[in-house]
Amino acid sequence: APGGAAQAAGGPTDQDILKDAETPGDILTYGMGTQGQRHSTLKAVNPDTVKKLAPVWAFSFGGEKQRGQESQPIVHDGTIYVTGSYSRLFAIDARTGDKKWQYDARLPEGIMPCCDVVNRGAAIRGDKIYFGTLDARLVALNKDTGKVVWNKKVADYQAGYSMTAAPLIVDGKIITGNSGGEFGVVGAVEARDAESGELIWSRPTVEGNMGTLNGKESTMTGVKNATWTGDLWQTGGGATWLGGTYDPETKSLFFGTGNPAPWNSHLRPGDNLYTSSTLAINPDNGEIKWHFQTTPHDGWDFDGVNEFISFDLKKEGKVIKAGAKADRNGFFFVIDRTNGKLLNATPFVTETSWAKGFDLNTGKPIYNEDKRPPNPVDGGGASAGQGKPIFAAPSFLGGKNWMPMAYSPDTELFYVPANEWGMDIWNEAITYKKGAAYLGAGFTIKPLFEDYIGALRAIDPKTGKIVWEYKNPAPLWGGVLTTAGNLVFTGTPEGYLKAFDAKTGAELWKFNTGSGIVGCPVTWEMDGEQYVSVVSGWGGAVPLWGGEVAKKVKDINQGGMLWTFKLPKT
Ligand SMILES: O=C(O)c1cc(C(=O)O)c2c(n1)C(=O)C(=O)c1cc(C(=O)O)[nH]c1-2
Repeated sequence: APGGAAQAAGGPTDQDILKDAETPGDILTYGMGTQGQRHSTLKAVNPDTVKKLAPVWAFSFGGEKQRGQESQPIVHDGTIYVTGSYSRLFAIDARTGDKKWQYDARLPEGIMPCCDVVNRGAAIRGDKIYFGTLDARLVALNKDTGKVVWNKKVADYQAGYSMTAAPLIVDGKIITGNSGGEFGVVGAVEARDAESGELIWSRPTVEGNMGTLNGKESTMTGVKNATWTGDLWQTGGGATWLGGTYDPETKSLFFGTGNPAPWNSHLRPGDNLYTSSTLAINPDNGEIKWHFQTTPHDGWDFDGVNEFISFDLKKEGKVIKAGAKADRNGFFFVIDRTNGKLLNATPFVTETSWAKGFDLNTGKPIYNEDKRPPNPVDGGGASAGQGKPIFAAPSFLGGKNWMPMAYSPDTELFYVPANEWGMDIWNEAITYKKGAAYLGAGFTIKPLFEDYIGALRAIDPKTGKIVWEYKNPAPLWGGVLTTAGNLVFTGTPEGYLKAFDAKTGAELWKFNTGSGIVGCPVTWEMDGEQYVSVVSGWGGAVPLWGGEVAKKVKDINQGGMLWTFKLPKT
């Protein structure tokens, strides 16, 4: 591996990881391929056969504390590796559902995840399996025994740092994002040697902070004070809490960055680079190649971490190396992934009150300035020190939150799990205090419609048009999978794993898993048969922060099960 760790022993190699999307016998990466398309070439389960899809086994995570299960399973050589709430990792026999081993991180009392005690998945290379923990550590375990190989502190959990994202492995480096944007941390992307865990480079996401390479200062991120005033860059947020994708064709890592801190935008004039953006990063040295800011001077917690999926955009007889992102701010972006130029931005939810659209020449939003939550110094709030509340849509939980969309190169459509909601939001004064919430805002989320909040939407990236949609009563909070068998799978808080016709959106199959699904379904092949797995276990941000929506989902029971399905043998 060029400049990377020693060759992987006794397990997936760097080359296997890069080819993950083409090898349906295993799932080695979060995103089912480093580009993150979540597309499988398998076809045995298809619109003709899916009605017979049936469970073969289910595995319980156990424990007294269940909470949100947002994990995507990793599958290698007859073993499934899946993470659970409270920083747990399970190795399970893929044929029988028997437990091989379990690792429970010993978490300190003071962890501060903002939005439930979730984890989104592990990474595998060689004889090791890796995951990030809620006390901001990165752990490498022997994949066969579950024994700790190394366990590194990434950041200070007492300052509000945590880790919920799945790591990404590229050329012997394990690359991670961080969480903590609601506590005024500084977002970062970091690369470590996958064998030793030693830090190779670090790239802070907030302008003015210094990067490192091989133990020395490398370059500053941006230009100090260009888009931030005073010392605010030291507590500016921009957490990379969803991790990233990697495109081998342009040799770029793509990481989204979260909201600037605090939420009250009047306290931090300027664009606040590089928060609420997508960054293209050189995996060798951590240098930023380009950035695209989806919400400059974010005042709504629109964040910007949403996954950036590389794909070939076939338009007017040309093939453009593009990438797409369905942003929390309600716009679906198509960007030239070689240079960061905006190609198209179209709304994928019914209301985007904050902006009329995007200027394709400048790449900037056209704001509706009266829809920015007002400055509290002008008064007008319910009590002294509060700003005037306004109604804005989408809500801060977004037109889409963390749950990843999927892209099918067969239908050339993206499948986006969207939500229709708005919020009353107002600003307040706030000063930074280590380890305390740093928002300066108050809010109540409200549904926009009586009959549904969630909407799975098939979007044509050539036009931004919605080709079909499926409406769901509760907000959608699980990832999406698509297959060459012309299917789209996703789960619902009501507990169903559902399959849809990828071309028409017709609902073809559903199965109730007993708790809400907020995980990412996967499919793979073993012994000549196609399997589908998904984690079930309600939780995440909606029951904690959902305002009036939380009432609608309060009767959903928690859980923690890995379900596995296949077609019966004929
Ligand atoms: O700024 C951050 O560091 C950060 C981290 C996380 C997280 O790590 O899960 C979430 C958010 N922000 C966030 O804004 C958000 O809406 C959210 C939802 C969820 C979830 O798992 O349901 N996590 C997070």
